Amino acid sequence: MASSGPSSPLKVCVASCSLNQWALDFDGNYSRICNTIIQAKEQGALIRVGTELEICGYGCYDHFYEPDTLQHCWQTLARLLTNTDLRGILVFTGMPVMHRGVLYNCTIAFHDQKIVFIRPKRHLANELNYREMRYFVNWKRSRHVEPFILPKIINSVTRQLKVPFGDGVITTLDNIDIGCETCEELFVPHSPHIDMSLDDVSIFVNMSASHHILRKLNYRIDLILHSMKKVGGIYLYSNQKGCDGDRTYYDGCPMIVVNGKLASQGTQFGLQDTEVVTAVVDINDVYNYRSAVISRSHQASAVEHYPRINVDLSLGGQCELPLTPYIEPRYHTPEEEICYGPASWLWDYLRRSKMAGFFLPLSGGIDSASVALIVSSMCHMVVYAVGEDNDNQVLRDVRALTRLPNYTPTDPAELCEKLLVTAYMGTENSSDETQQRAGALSRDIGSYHVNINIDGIIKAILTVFSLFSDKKPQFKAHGGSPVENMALQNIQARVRMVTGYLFAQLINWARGKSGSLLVLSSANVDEALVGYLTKYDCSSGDLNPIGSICKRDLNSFVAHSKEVFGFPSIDSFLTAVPTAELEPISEAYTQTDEEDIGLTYNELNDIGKLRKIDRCGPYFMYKRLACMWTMPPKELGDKVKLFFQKYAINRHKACVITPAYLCEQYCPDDNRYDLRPFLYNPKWDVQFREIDNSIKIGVLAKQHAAPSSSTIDKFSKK
Ligand SMILES: Nc1ncnc2c1ncn2[C@@H]1O[C@H](COP(=O)(O)OP(=O)(O)OC[C@H]2O[C@@H]([n+]3cccc(C(=O)O)c3)[C@H](O)[C@@H]2O)[C@@H](O)[C@H]1O
Ligand SMILES: Nc1ncnc2c1ncn2[C@@H]1O[C@H](COP(=O)(O)OP(=O)(O)OP(=O)(O)O)[C@@H](O)[C@H]1O
Ligand SMILES: NC(=O)CC[C@H](N)C(=O)O
Repeated sequence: MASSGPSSPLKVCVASCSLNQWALDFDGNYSRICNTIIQAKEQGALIRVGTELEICGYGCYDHFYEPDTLQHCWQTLARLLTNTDLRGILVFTGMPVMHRGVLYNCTIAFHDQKIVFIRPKRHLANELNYREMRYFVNWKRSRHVEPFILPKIINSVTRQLKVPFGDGVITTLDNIDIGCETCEELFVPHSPHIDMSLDDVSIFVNMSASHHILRKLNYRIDLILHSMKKVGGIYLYSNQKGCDGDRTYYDGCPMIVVNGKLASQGTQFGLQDTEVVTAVVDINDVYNYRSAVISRSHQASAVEHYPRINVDLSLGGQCELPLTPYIEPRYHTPEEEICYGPASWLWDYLRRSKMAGFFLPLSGGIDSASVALIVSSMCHMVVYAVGEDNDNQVLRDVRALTRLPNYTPTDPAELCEKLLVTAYMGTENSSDETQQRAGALSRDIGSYHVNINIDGIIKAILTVFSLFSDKKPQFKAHGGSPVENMALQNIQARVRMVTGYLFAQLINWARGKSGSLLVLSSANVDEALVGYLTKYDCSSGDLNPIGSICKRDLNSFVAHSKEVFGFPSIDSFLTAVPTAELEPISEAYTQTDEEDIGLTYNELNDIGKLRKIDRCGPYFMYKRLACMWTMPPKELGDKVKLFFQKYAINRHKACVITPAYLCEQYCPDDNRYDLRPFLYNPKWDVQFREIDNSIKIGVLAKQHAAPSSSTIDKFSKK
């Protein structure tokens, strides 16, 4: 805004969006972009902000190297520029652009079938699941704009030979300045909006691809509100939505913020492909807000200016709509996030994979119960989307998946029966309690449930072994050695996996239906970290919705589900002790997870966070835990050592871990987020020696610090 002083309201309607883009789905991405632009126009908006790299989809990964990707992006952009329905609004879209042989992650602004400006991202995202520096270079020339020679395909559509490219801002006919930043640039300490705000930019657009992590939305909203509170301005935040063909779920929630107050907020989860939020804002509010802070004006008077790029558009003075009132931000609790995030991800994955539903081995324990509840939540969301939201796309998808062209889902349990098969696979070591719990839960949620006894298969495999050896392995309880005991457990666990895949492929055929099922697995993050699972057993599947969620959060989620869904069987899961049921149960012995591991799930949760988020190796883990846990130093040292030994021995399991929904920063998935060696020396000689030294020093210091009996006597006498 070229601010010359206070004046009457300068109203404008602006729009930000979420789009369920899919890597390389150029046609689908194109139509979702068009939908949002048209929706924004219908709501009276003059600016529409899309999501990061929305033309090709954010998650193209190594496809960004391919010339095909760039070519199809230009072709799609050309389609957008030729579409006359998209005239009359300033559109911000995103795609990779090669400039002078270097690839940039760019925001492209177009208006009335002409490209206005291309702005390369200046600060790239490169941590956890983000790898932008692998493909893109960040634009390094601050406040520098240069000509970009357009490819022929655009040239022939827009009749433009070149357009401005670089670090500039757009100025409208009525002197309102618009600046861009892209996703990560909001998160860095020196965000571009800070300098732009001092140079009189009043509207900021942020095109994002930001994925769901439990409790992250609170941080994102805080960041936007506080940033705009500090600098003043109108912030249009757009974010991708959906699974994008990967393990992450981009959690939408587009927002419009004015001077630190929220004017509009979209939904974080849900099944709709596009969402547009609009707000009518007063640009003069920004001027008034800023000019009230004289120290800011002093800084602004010294600032170096950004190059301005003109757009043939006036923003102010045409809007008849009332100003949008401010609202309070809405957040989900972590339990709700587990209920809706993985469910939305599963739906996206299922409809895109075109499989006929899910198969879940249901053990009667809390982990597989959580997965069953997440699928049930998905069914509730589908029924809601079809019934309440009249979402035709969801209806088309559900009809295609169920292979029932006239079906309209109205009952989540009935839908669950069509999309989810659960199976209890018992052995002689299984208990009635777990079998009954599994059955009761399946009845509550409505899944098609089967009870399978796998003892015969296990016996047959052991018979094959006995053909080569006259030795017969025994459980520990029957006098067997540790290796026999473990082998007998692992064979049960592995047979479940093979049986599960057989049923996933054939059960619909047996029921007179068509299509095969995706196999869901349900190992939680704590088990994965310490390797407390049999490699290639039922913890392996096609997808794991809870693979980055800890036991503690899963317990709260299951308790929360009881309130939301009211399933009576849930109580019995909450009080059950986690057990693998792979060893014979006797009066004297019942196998439990925590005893097997030697660490409690709560302890594993602390350890997991320290290892990954706080980047602790054994010694620093010990030092940090000494401040967190109250236990004797020796016991603490032993726990840390036990964890690192198990972790080192079992790390190879993280390389083949089932693709899991990523919603925790401490996820140990070796494939994408937690890149580590998988052949360790589990003795950790130097590291453990350092812990031992620390224990010794701690004990000595305690001895020195502890008052001697004579000192105590002296004081007590006083
Ligand atoms: N460095 C290395 N690199 C690559 N692969 C390596 C390896 N070291 C062993 N291996 C392979 O891994 C195998 C050992 O792993 P694995 O077969 O899984 O067997 P293992 O880890 O020895 O035993 C399974 C563990 O999971 C526990 N469990 C089982 C079932 C259910 C549950 C539960 O969650 O309730 C827990 C069980 O109590 C035990 O602690 C070796 O036989 C070898 O094939
Ligand atoms: N009796 C069973 N019937 C069906 N599936 C089973 C059975 N036992 C185990 N599984 C499957 O194998 C997975 C791993 O088994 P494990 O004994 O490690 O369970 P867990 O990780 O403790 O999970 P849960 O809390 O669901 O029992 C389970 O999550 C479940 O999907
Ligand atoms: N695409 C991005 O730049 C995302 C980065 C950012 N740290 C986020 O998680 O939201």
